[in-house]
Amino acid sequence: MAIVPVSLGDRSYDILIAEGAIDQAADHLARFARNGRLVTVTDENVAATQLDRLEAALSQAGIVIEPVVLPAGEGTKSWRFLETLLDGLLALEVERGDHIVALGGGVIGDLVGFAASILKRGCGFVQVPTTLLAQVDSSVGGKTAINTTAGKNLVGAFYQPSFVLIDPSTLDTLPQREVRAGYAEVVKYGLIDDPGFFTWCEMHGNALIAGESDARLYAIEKSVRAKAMIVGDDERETSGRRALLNLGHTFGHALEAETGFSDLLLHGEGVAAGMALAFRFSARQGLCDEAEAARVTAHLRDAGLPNDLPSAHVAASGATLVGHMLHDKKMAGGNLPFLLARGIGQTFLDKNVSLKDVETFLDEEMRA
Ligand SMILES: NC(=O)c1ccc[n+]([C@@H]2O[C@H](COP(=O)([O-])OP(=O)(O)OC[C@H]3O[C@@H](n4cnc5c(N)ncnc54)[C@H](O)[C@@H]3O)[C@@H](O)[C@H]2O)c1
Ligand SMILES: O=C(O)C(=O)C[C@@H](O)[C@H](O)[C@H](O)COP(=O)(O)O
Ligand SMILES: [Zn+2]
Repeated sequence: MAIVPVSLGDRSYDILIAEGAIDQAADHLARFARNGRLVTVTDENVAATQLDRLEAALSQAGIVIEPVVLPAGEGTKSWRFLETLLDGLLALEVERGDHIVALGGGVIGDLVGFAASILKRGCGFVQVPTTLLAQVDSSVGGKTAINTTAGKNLVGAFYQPSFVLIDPSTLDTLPQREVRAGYAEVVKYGLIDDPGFFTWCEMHGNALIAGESDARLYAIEKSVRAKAMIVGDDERETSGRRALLNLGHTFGHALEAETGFSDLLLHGEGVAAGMALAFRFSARQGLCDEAEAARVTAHLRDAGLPNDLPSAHVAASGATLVGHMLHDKKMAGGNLPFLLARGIGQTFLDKNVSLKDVETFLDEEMRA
């Protein structure tokens, strides 16, 4: 078992990582129950595969779950389901001092976190992530949001959970495509500032994706520790340090927007293609060796992830994709900084990128 602290003064919390932890949930979550109940928000797929486990574990402590079950998929991170959720929580008479449990992937975590931030001006919430992506990334750090027609995560709040319970065994029911998508955010930590971890990914990534438990546990803990450290340094993305976690996301979010936030391209898949594009663009700008960019592309391809526009199911002009990017939350004074790289493990925030160069590069990628 590992406990990773996120150090944020009075908003500090622990992340517990242990195989089978969900079956011991009473030990970890009883303190968040009121009058023997825990309101738990999940989606239809997670309700079918993991909710029973949590219910059985909590019943050992006499705690009953009040479930709120939403449709699965990115479309649930929307105004419509935010309203549905808030109405459901109000009907259940959730109080400001209560904690809501978010049981699911990043969609449920982001939505529940945002709902918690505004319900009665802020109630508590706990993350019980059940996708690889949520266990290595979205359950940590308090970025909460919904999508709007203008783009990805455009309405939200920084709002930290009170506790995160990670049980890697919940991934046993996760479809392979979702595991691969989550793996993209694992690789991201190596590409940001840990070349040794990228090499580990090259050697053990396929074992992790296949569900090999040592590899899975190692990658989850390594990722969580990396993210907790960055969030502790720069909770609200003001110093530039947290922006490193956005590697591949400016390109990736544009690809997600172009594919309509649909099942055609999952978030992690968009990030994979986005990271490959960011490295190739860095090489094109003379910042990074072509060989480094090729190594990143090859690893993502070997892991079965999109790594260019066609494999991300995108056929659009550079101008169209740059148009999506103009909604990026990193925009400052009309300028869009990009996460670029001098090599593997050498990501940096470049504030001097010409959008015309990005457009030309994407047009060339489209023709390649
Ligand atoms: N807040 C952050 O810091 C942050 C970080 C990364 C990504 N995100 C967001 O997270 C979202 C993507 O999250 P995701 O990839 O977890 O997607 P998701 O929440 O849609 O889950 C993926 C799919 O897996 C199913 N599922 C979840 N757990 C399961 C399980 N154990 N067994 C069987 N099925 C299961 C879900 O029902 C869904 O169909 C995106 O909206 C992205 O923007 C947020
Ligand atoms: O936690 C962060 O910070 C991240 O950037 C993690 C990303 O993986 C995640 O997708 C995040 O939601 C993107 O942030 P956004 O500010 O671009 O919406
Ligand atoms: Zn992401």
